[in-house]
Formats: sequence, structure tokens, C-alpha cells
Amino acid sequence: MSTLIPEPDGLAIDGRDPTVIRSFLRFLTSLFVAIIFWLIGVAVYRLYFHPLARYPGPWYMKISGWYDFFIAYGEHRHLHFQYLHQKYGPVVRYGPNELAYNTPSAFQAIYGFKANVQKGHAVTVGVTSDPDSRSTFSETDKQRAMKKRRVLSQGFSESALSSAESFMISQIETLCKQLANTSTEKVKDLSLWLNYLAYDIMGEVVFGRSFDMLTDPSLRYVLSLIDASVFCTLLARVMPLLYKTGLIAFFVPKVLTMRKQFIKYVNSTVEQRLQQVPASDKEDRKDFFYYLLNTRDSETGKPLSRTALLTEGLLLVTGGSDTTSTGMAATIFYLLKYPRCLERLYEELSRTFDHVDEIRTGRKLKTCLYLRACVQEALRMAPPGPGILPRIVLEGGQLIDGAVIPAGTQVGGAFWALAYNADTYPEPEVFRPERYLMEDGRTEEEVDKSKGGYWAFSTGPRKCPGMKMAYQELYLTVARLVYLFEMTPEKPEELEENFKLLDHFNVKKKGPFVSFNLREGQTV
Ligand code: HEM
Repeated sequence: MSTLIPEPDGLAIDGRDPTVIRSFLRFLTSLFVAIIFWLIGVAVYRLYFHPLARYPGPWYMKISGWYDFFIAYGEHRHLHFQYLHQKYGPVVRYGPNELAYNTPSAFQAIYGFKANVQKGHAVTVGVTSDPDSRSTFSETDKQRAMKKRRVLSQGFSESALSSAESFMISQIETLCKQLANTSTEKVKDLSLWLNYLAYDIMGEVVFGRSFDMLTDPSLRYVLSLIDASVFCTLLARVMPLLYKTGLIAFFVPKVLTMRKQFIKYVNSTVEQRLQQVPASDKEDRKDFFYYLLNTRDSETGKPLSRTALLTEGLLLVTGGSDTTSTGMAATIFYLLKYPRCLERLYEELSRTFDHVDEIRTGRKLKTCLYLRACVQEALRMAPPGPGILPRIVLEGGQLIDGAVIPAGTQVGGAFWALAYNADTYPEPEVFRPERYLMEDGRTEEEVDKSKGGYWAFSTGPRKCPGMKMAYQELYLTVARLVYLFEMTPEKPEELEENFKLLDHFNVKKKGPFVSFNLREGQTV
């Protein structure tokens, strides 16, 4: 009946009681004002009363994580950290509860064996409550992480690496044949071709069979799925709430779908591997799955679950392919940009080896100090993981660069900023492999400073277990390419700048664009 009885002001709207509407509007206004006051209160607290209030950083990053999210979304978060450190110094508050560092001493304090920290919960985005859905990488619990690392360590042992070498070399030989072949394309985007190589090698190492990307284009689409998947994970880690609420789909709808496609793809690869004859019975060959399938839990005696197999398979493929190919592409890029270095490396290789087939892991390769220095310098200038690896400080706090950081703070070394810290690396934008060599009057102290100033593979208990394998792949590939080919840069303008990376957690990269001609007397 309220529609028929006029209100005191004579208005009855659409049959609704105007006093109710007014009360509702008043409530909304009060709620809005309360939210504004609450936000201002939070901002004031974070700026002036928070335990990290005294640390420098832009005010808009101290009060919320959104700016960092949009920087990450713009794919240049690594450069932004470098900018922040140049502006604010060695420690920067880049979020309400987050500190970034760019000094070697802070890096040791955060990642070293004595650090009172653990991986942050951000690494667990995308995992379910099932502990098996946490890979070695995303396991935050220290004990469980060590147990998982022990299982993987079998696949990284000296004997596993040496038995993997012939498969690695056979893939590198295929790459060389493809590069020499001009019938499909004369100019090669080396980032792409090295991705195919790294992926095919990971196929061999993890599942016991190559993915044949070097020779068959049909599976190459998976590379963009991996990239999208890893990028999605980075964004979700920067803003976990977006992932948990599903809102991330509004920002990266395609990426989320691609991530799902990729997981589906790896799932089917794991399935195929499970159907295979055990690798060891076939040809005395032990891939990672051989070890994963033969592992038994020390307490329960049970084998790894299907979920655990999938998560580790996913990790090894994503963690081991793009990273290594970035190191390889960057090394060749800088050798082309600095012909003096390329010449010196070729001279070292041709002095050491009489034939390309001799380029194998062993005593001779170990003596190639310039090769090692080139790879190390390229990994510094193009870190395959250029962002930040966050850790949460545990009860009792953590001493970093003279200050005790309270429990619960998220701390991390900004890898790119650390690698470009001019205090450690004078003229950091210049490719200078000699930094790591005792020559031209360089003292042992100076060389040690360069060697101990940046860790592409991190350090401490969660350091990359794949480091030796990555170096093996890097040395063999770079040495063989330089030994066999005259490489002509086909887009000289790209060499005017440094090698460009997009920070997707791993990196997205392009080039160098090169044509390959066999050196005189060489064949593939
Ligand atoms: C140039 C190549 C590579 C670089 C620069 C690199 C770098 C890294 C870094 C910095 C971490 C530490 C992550 C963290 O602390 O959160 C890491 C972890 C890891 N990497 Fe690598 N990696 C490379 C190649 C590989 C390869 C070839 C594999 C395996 C085949 C691999 C497997 C792993 C695994 C399993 C972890 C997780 C370890 C843990 O969380 O305890 N990586 N890698």
C-alpha cells in the first residue's frame, strides 16, 4: 500500500519507500566515507608507523602493491628495480611489507645457509592444499624442500650428467645442421633456435626423449605456452589476491588459458612417459623420470603420486629450458657485439681442439678459461631470472647489511640490479669477460670481487640444483657454435644496444638475428 500513500514530500518512486532509499543512500555514503578513512589510516600507518617506515622507497609503493603489479605487467620489473636502487640506494622498500637489496652482502644474508628465512607463500600460488602439488621450487617448508631436492639430486649427479652428455651433444649437432641449412630461412632468430635446442635437451634429460622442436615445427607452439604460464605465475606472485579471487583473468585472459593448455600438455607428456618401457631396461639410460619413478618415501615407503610427478615434470621443463637458452643467446649476442671477444674465444678454442668432436666435457674444456669467462659475463648481463626471489623473515628476525629485519618481512635480492651494481662491476653495461681473469695487472682480490658479486644460480640451500647441467649445456653449445661457424649479424642495429629481456620471471627474448656459414674446413 505504500505506493498509494504520498510521502511527506509528495514523492513515491517506482513503488519504493523514499525513506528506505534515503537511508540506504546515507548508509552507502557512510560506508564510502568509512572506507576512505580506513584507506587513509592504512596509508598513514604504512608510511609513518609501520616497522619498515624508515626504509627509503617511493611513497606510492610503500602503501600498496598495485604499482609493483602494473610494473610487472609492463614486463620491465627488473629495470624498475635497477632504477629504484639507483635512486634510493642499496635497500628499497618496494611494497608495504617488502624490501629489495642490491649488495652482495645482503644477497648472502638472505639466501645463504645461515639465513633465518624461508620461501614466501607467494611461490605457492596455483598449488592446491595437496602437498604433492608443491614442486621442489614451490615448497616453502624447509624440511620437505630438502627431501624433494634429494630426490632430484640423483638426476643431477656426476654420473647422470655424464650419461646425458651424448644426448645433449646429439641435439647440439642437430642445431648446427639446422643453422647451416639455409633452405628454410637464411637469417635465424637465435633466441628461437636456442629455445628449441634447450627444450629438446630437457625432453631428453627429463622424459628420455627429445621433443624434436629443432626438426619438427609442430610442437613449437608450446614455447609460447611456457612463457605465458611463467608470466602468469609472476603476476600472481606479485598480487596473490588477484589469483585467489580469479580476477587475474581480467588482466591476462589469454595467458591464463595458455597456462592451462601448457599444464595439459605436460600432463600428456608425463602420461606417455609412464607408458614407456623403463629407460634403464631399454638402453642403460636414466632420465629424471627414472629416478622419480623409483623413489620411495623414507617414512611411508610409497612411490611419488601422479600429482607429484606432474609438478616436478612441469618444474624441470620450465626451470631448465628458457633459463639456459637465455644464457646461450646472450653469450652469442655479446660475442657478436664485441668482435674482439669473439676473436679471442675462437683463438682459444682452435688452439685447444683439433676437431669439433673433441669439444666434450673434460680436461680440455676445463682449460678454456676465456669461454667460461664469456658465459659468466653474459649470465651477469642477461640474468635468466632477472627479478627478485622473495623470502619471508622468520621469528627472531634477520640481520641484513647491519640492520635487523623484523619477522614477517618479505626480503629479496634484485638479481638484475645486483648484476648491474657499479660498485661491484665498474661500467656494468659493458661486456668484459676479463673481469674474471687474472691478467693485465688485475689482482686476485679484484677477480674474486667479480666472481663473488653476483650469483645467476642463487646460493645457499635453495640454490639452483641444475647449475652444473646448465653450464655443461652452455659451454658445449657456445664452444661448438663459435668453433664451427662464421656468424654474421643480420640486424646490426640490434647490437647498438644491449641484449633486451622482458621480465616474465624467466625471460622473453628475441635475437640476435644471424646468418651462419661454416668456417673453412668445417662440416656438420
Ligand atoms: C642458466 C640456467 C639456469 C639458471 C640461471 C637458473 C637459476 C635458478 C635460480 C636463481 C634458482 C633459485 C630459485 C629460488 O631461490 O627461488 C633456481 C632454482 C631451481 N632450478 Fe635453476 N637455473 C638454471 C637452469 C636450471 C636447469 C637446467 C634445471 C634443471 C634441469 C634447473 C632446475 C632448478 C630447480 C629444480 C630449482 C628449484 C630449487 C629449489 O627451490 O630448491 N635450473 N634456478
